[in-house]
Amino acid sequence: MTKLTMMGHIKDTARVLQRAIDERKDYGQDFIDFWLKNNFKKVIFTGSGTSYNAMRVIRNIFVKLLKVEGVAVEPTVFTYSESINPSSVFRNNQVLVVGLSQHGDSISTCGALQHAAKCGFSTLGISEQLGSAITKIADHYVHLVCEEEQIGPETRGYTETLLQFYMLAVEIAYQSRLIGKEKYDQLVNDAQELVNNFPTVVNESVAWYEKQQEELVEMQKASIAGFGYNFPTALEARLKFFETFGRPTSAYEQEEQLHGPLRAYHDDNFIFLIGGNMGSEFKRMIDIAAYYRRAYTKHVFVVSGEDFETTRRDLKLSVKTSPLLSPIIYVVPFQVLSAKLSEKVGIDTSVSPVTDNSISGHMNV
Ligand SMILES: N[C@@H]1[C@@H](O)[C@H](O)[C@@H](COP(=O)(O)O)O[C@@H]1O
Repeated sequence: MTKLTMMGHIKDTARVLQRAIDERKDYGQDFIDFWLKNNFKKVIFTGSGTSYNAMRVIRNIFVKLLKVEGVAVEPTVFTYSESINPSSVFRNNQVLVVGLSQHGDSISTCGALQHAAKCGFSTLGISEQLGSAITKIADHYVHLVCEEEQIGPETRGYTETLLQFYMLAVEIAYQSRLIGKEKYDQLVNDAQELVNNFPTVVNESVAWYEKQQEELVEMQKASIAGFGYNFPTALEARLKFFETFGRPTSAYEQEEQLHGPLRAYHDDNFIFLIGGNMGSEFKRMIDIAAYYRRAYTKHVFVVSGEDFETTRRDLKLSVKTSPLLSPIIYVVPFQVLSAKLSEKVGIDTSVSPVTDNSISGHMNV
């Protein structure tokens, strides 16, 4: 079997997104039953790298749809520094700790679940790898249907995980009567429409890259800003730029970028702004984009499916989705940039540049 390239994984994503919808009763019913049997009031979401960014998105989905307290935290901070239930508002059995590790062996995430179990909390492990360490540590387990990725930088797995847990949250919301049939149907339809539109998002992202290639390939440092549900998208985009194209990149919540970092920005900075969903933050983004162009650099790129007046550098997607699902589409242009720019300058994203593995974040290196 030929190994998929990074671009190959991105293009293959719609197929596993469809699995997330179609197979939700297979991968999900145990977890749904487990959730319905318990009365969770607080959920801690943890994971490392791409999985941490995924957990931040999923935290937002669960809080919104399931009306629980939710905290996303880095696993090692959780293990060594975090107080899980400081005011004792919750009973131990009302707290669930969720750990996501696509490969199932991140030392940090496995350690966090071991710590959570020792403290007497329920644990849920999520992984693509059956039989991996995390599946043995956690008392409940959800198998990801993203299928094993054949290169290090995760793309298909990230995107699929988001949709898989959206589907689970929708099912739980419906089965626990938090939402009625009409809302349930609408949320499921939103997901199906997103999957149908996904290839368009990939194609338009590729076309955008090709149009800007000459300029983008000169990028030496970048910053990415997002707001609301797409702040985690900015974090994931930053990670992708680092682990592939290898150019220093910062990621900020849009408003936070105005508080300090600008002093280090010059006309060679490339600034990407994610216009996730319409509202006051979106309007603010339009003003901020014009300001950056005026005061700092011409290299300002807005990415959005909403209506706005575009410059030749912007990506105006012809499709959009609900705010809750929007992180699934807005990460795509950055995955595409990471893959295409690397390809262009001769970086093989299937080979890790790290040669000294004497310290690693994974157990199986
Ligand atoms: N470079 C990779 C990241 O891309 C990945 O996100 C992280 C977590 O992996 P996992 O989800 O398997 O725990 O591990 C590595 O550090």
